[in-house]
Amino acid sequence: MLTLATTNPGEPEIFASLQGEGPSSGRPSIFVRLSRCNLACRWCDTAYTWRFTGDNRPHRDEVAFERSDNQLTLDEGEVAALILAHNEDRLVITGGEPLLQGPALAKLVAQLKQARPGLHVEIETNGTVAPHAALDAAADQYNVSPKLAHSGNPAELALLPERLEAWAKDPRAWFKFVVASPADISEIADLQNRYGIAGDHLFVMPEGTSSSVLRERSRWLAEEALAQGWRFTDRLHIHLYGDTRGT
Ligand SMILES: Nc1nc2[nH]cc(C(=O)O)c2c(=O)[nH]1
Ligand code: SF4
Ligand SMILES: [Mg+2]
Repeated sequence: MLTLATTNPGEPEIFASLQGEGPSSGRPSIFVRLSRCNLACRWCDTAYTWRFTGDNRPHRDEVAFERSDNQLTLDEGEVAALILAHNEDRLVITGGEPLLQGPALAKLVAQLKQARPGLHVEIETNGTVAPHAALDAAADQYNVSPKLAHSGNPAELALLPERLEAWAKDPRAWFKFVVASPADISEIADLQNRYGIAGDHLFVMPEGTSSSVLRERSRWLAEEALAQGWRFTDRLHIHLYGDTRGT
């Protein structure tokens, strides 16, 4: 069984869109958004996957979501059928933190690859959870987004040395750091040095859920990326669709 996020009560968040972030930016893809997260970022733009009524961990919007309206449990076969109803040859598995549901995802991806052998599977992760072995064997790409101090998560939860070492060695893994202020740059540079992350595999992305904030932060962040030899990614879907579910 898989626990998915919803677009509207009772409707699973499975949709086609352009990948908006990172190395596959601009590619037509099918998205599936899983519910639940092991972290709690203050600026999380998908707090409806974890900040359910009674969860008082700090979030800038101070919103609480009704679990019954925002979570949906389906079996792997049902999810596979909904995904295969779309014709794109790329799948992005996101959340929440999708790797919390590793065994069920392994089943899902096995069914999908059997039905559509060329399907490219990329997984968005906060980088704290080791992928289930069978899922790892089938995954084509990881977009790993370790959370910095400004996320509000303690480093002991968000930056796990053993995990970061493993991702840095995996050629399928691309790092994507969310940046809110120039003060975040030195923290990224320290992580890059400590774990030997190649600049070619290191993206910085402005934090923001509106075009105006992204534009303003992009100006100085692009300069920093150039100075550090890092890659820059915008958030294409925010410019196209705003901060909406199912896009
Ligand atoms: N279009 C689009 N691209 C995305 N890339 C990563 C996303 C995410 O929420 O993880 C995302 C998303 O929500 N929409
Ligand atoms: S790790 Fe991702 S899904 Fe989890 S709280 Fe942070 S931004 Fe949200
Ligand atoms: Mg998103």
